[in-house]
Amino acid sequence: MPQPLSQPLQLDRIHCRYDEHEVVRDVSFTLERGQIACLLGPSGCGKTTTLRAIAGLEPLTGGDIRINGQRASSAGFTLPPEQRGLGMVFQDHALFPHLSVAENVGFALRRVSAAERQRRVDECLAMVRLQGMGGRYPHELSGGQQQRVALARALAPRPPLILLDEPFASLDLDLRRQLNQELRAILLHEGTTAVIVTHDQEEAFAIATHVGILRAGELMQWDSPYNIYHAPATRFVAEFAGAGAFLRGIVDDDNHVSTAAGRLHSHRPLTRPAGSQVDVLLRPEDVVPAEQGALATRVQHRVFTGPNILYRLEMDNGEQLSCLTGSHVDVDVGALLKVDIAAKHLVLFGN
Ligand SMILES: Nc1ncnc2c1ncn2[C@@H]1O[C@H](COP(=O)(O)OP(=O)(O)OP(=O)(O)O)[C@@H](O)[C@H]1O
Repeated sequence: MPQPLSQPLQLDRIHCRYDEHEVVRDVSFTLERGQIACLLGPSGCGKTTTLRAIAGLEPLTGGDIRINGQRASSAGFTLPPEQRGLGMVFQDHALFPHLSVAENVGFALRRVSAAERQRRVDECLAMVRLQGMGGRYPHELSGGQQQRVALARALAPRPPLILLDEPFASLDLDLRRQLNQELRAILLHEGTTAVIVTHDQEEAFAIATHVGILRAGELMQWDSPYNIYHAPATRFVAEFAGAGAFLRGIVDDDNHVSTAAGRLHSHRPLTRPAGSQVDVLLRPEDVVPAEQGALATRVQHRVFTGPNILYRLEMDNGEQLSCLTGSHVDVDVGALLKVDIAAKHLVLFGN
């Protein structure tokens, strides 16, 4: 049955293998129009293979992929990439060197009139802030400008779905962050649905409406960036999605857990029975330095990042906490630091 057009992409229990190795297992997710997904996970977990399967570059051994409601891949069937109508920006997706910037951007617009093509090329170049550069050739551009042209080229035909594989990975951090923010703004403005592969958790959180965390070919969690960080479904997701520490505890009642850092309160009711032994996830911003803080800790390690300092703290019983402060709270390794625990809701795992 055709799916509604509001779902540009639907993966239903897809599997991919290279020879004997199944590298994507039972992965399902759906994107509505305008949603931006980031696939995130450790090296070799199957991010690029999943993206290539969506592009039609890898066959499926099970499940199916629908694009705009039409079957695009299933076991034994792969609609060729050029018939999927997708935009793609891959790290190694070079521009055509012998074509000007404008010709590159207009490449997929051969079927429209010259006037309309010119209008859309100008519009796309403005979108990626390369107005007036249409006459240049790729070798006359910086790496960041070349990737902007690749993005403009992919967006020019207004594809329903665009796939990006670490599009700015070769650029330095500042430029990458800036381009990622521009990318998000452009995708939201154009209403383009996107799937982006990245290694970088901060990058994923900053761009995505939805994040998929993969581990060894399996999708561990598909959720908003907020929930991936604050309501991780598994310990793996909790650890992969950001810094933090786990404290041993015992559930007291629906809203309290006793730990060596005190009796912690959760605004959201806890789902485990009283008496359960648990590990409580505390993110670095849940641990707040205070002169009259209830908990005395000792600084074990500190990382200065400019605006912030990330501390690793040790409690009297040897358990550790992470603590993120503004860089004005500047304490040496070995010094005492008093803190309060300010977690609003508690995330618990069985231990
Ligand atoms: N062409 C291939 N032939 C055989 N095995 C492959 C091939 N391409 C990838 N693999 C293997 O499939 C698994 C998934 O690879 P994939 O490139 O999808 O991972 P990834 O999550 O994108 O990794 P990275 O973040 O390092 O790019 C890895 O174990 C990889 O070694």
